Amino acid sequence: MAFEIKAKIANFGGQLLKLEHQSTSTKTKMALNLFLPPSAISHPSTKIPVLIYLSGLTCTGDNCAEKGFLQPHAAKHCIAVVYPDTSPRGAKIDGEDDSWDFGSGAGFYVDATTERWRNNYNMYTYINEELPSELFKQFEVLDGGRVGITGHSMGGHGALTIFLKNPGRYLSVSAFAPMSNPINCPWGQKAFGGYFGEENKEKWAEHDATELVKVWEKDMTLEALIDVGTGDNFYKQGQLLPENFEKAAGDKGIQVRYQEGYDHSYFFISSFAGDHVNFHAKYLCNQVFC
Ligand SMILES: N[C@@H](CCC(=O)N[C@@H](CSC=O)C(=O)NCC(=O)O)C(=O)O
Repeated sequence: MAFEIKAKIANFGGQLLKLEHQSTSTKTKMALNLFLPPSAISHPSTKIPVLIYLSGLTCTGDNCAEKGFLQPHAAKHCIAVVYPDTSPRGAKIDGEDDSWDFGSGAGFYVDATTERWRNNYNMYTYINEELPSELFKQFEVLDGGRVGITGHSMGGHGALTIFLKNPGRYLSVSAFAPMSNPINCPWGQKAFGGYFGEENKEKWAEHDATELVKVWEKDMTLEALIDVGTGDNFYKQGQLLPENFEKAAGDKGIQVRYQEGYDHSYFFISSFAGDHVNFHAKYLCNQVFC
């Protein structure tokens, strides 16, 4: 359904819109942020590309909008940035608020199949279908044909899997410290066991970036920028497993950079935000307009 604009905040010469709408995928109200670069305000009839940023565990659309610092770079390239929430909220499901790594704040960008979660936990359909379709309908300045996707940690898993499952739909993909092989890490095993069932391993593999990259069509380029901090405790604990993804990708064009001493926080994300937005701009921006 249509978005209600709750606030318009001046930001890097453009505006950060705080939006809310009723979702048919999650059957809950969903909040998000949309950054419109200066050109969207001064030239509203010139369409601009869109970068979707998927956040990690415990986040809302606010974390990255407030401290990821993608906006100054997006403003420079005339790119809009969408910051969705990470799960439905207040779905009244027994146990939804019991853990920080499952349920509220941890939708994992999948459509759940288990009885308890499947009515509301449809974040894959929400991010991949409903949200863009509603945004492009209401905000005509957004170019639905030029969309890139990125994310952090659980959101990095979301960005990689959504890109890999929809060849050609997204023009670019990158990730900050992505959970790269969820079927083999504790966070992913807990989430997929809950959302798909312990026995449904085929479904698990359908949402695992390392499994998906193995079957990526060899004749399609797969350029992706991935950054991981060597001081990241979740990396050290084996929650991210970027090496597995890199190995499975072989020579398909993935660029994984190991950043010395960086942790998992938004200090890491903001340090490399410019590189990621510049990377997406190569695929999204038509220099005639920007
Ligand atoms: N509450 C947890 C830490 C949770 C955490 O670090 N979340 C990360 C994403 S982790 C992977 O998806 C995050 O982005 N947090 C928000 C922030 O603003 O930093 C704990 O206590 O360990």
